[in-house]
Amino acid sequence: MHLPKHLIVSCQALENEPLHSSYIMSKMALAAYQGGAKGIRANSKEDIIEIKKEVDLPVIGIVKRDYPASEVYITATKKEIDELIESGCEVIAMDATFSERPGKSLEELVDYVRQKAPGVELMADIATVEEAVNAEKLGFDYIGTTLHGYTNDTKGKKMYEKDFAFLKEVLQAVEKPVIAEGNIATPEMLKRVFELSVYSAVVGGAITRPQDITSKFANEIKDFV
Ligand SMILES: CC(=O)N[C@H](C=O)[C@@H](O)[C@H](O)[C@H](O)COP(=O)(O)O
Repeated sequence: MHLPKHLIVSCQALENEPLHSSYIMSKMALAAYQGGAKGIRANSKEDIIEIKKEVDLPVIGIVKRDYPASEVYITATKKEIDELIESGCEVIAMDATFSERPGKSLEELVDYVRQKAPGVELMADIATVEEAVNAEKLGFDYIGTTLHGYTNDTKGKKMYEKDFAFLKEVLQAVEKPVIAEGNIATPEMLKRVFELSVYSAVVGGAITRPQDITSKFANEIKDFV
């Protein structure tokens, strides 16, 4: 298995974000490494290549790209998979929800990776328990809760609600390693998901999106100023 049982830090800044830059993401990955992260999640071939020059950690790669008329934007088609194979990432994550896809089916995409890059592992970004079970059947290596709260079916939900009730359901429903991802905002929340026996966890914005971190501080004092 490429990913250790540990903290994985997501280092992502899209075009509309202040830190959008492969160089900055590579330094963000270095900071995560120095802080104790044992894996990185990153978006785009360019960012992954830069990150791999800076840190020797396994990378979960994604390519976020919008397709009109499809809700799917995380590694949606073969084109994004090809870019990720070229990037040298150890794990490819893709949307594994039941949302309508812009190109090949999920099953076909899994087969495509298995044929073209047998050494690369696959992570399923799911939003519901049914999608987790389906992803396990399709042969994904890891099941991630990444998209819970971000699909039409689950909009507004948070993985941590009711002491991580959704995460607990996923853990009961599948045998493959579960990666908790999405809205882990504090070290205490990270500890809690490990108490619940996740295999690993991805923390993103709470570590690598300074604009979001700043707004949390600013919100706390809005009644005083
Ligand atoms: C829904 C979606 O597009 N999630 C993306 C997936 O790669 C990233 O924008 C998140 O930062 C990542 O999942 C980590 O989550 P958080 O930043 O909440 O710790």
